[in-house]
Amino acid sequence: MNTYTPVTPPSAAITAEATERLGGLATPPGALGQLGDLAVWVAATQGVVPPKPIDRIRAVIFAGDHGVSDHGVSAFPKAITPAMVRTFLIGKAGVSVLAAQHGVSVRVLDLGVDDDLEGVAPEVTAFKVNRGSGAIHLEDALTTEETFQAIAAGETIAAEEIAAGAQLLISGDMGIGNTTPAAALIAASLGLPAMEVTGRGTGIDEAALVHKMAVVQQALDRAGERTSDPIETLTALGSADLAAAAGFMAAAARAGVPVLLDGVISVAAGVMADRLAPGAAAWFAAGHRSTEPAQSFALDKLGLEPILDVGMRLGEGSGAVAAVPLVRSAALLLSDVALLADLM
Ligand SMILES: O=C(O)c1ccc[n+]([C@@H]2O[C@H](COP(=O)([O-])O)[C@@H](O)[C@H]2O)c1
Ligand SMILES: Cc1cc2nc[nH]c2cc1C
Repeated sequence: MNTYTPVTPPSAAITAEATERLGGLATPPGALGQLGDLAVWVAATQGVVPPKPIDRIRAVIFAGDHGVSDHGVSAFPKAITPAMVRTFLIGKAGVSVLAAQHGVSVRVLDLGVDDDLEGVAPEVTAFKVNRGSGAIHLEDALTTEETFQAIAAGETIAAEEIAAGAQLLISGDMGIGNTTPAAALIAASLGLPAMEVTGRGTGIDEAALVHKMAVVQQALDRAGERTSDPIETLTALGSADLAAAAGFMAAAARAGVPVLLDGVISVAAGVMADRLAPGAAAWFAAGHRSTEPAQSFALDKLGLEPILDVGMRLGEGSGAVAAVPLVRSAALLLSDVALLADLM
């Protein structure tokens, strides 16, 4: 596996050409704001100016359970995880509604749900690694073998989605308790204390938040120096679903396929992908700003400005899918707006 091998960035020549075209559009310079930057990024990832319309967008939801959810860190019980997987399958979750509206395909995969979902839809469990990852403040989330297995699963899933024609990928998540490992992965990778990164997840109260901060800090202290290595970080503090999402994004970047990030779980996986495949973040854009503080710290670290900032904290890939119309608009503006020089 070629983890740690640097990723080839999107073409600098195309970036320059797209930037020049943007500057020549029949708009005042800078008038498209962030949509202009997004348009240049789309063109660069496609390797063509003007960019093509983005027709085929595919979202993958990485589902899994987390031992830490039995330790007072979430407002909900872990039985919600398989219940929501079933809801994705019938197209009735928040992300399902947005994805149907915007023509995005959604695939849900059980990497580590503590339930027998095989009977529901065998394709959902094809990449299953475990039935819940370890309670990270007390034990490792995974064995090293499971970490490699989950990353390889993510790489295979990315290859399948790309073979199916994906022009843009979205990494979503489902798993009660998963904002705890996400915060821990970001804190460990950025060198931040639990107090700064930990958020309220599904909506815990002040007392539970103080407890959750202690749990995240205990996990960071337990992992110690091991967090200098990304595989060790995922083994100690991650989960099957987070490791798979990281492998998925690293593989997308290596294949030159852009990824639209979602909330704190998706962005934590993005941070790990950028450690496994240095430079991968150049292939990422941020769909939205989550209310979780860890996500904002991580976006800053990756150099990404979120497209939307509307207070969402649903996960599932929903914030990324909600940003899809603006990504499409950005590409269309750069391709279809007249050039000022042609008007005079
Ligand atoms: O995407 C986010 O930033 C986000 C923020 C808070 C909660 N979530 C979702 O809520 C679940 C995790 O919250 P929690 O409180 O159980 O850790 C999980 O299923 C996530 O998809 C997601
Ligand atoms: C109902 C519900 C839906 C979710 N979707 C993602 N995380 C979730 C958590 C809960 C509790």
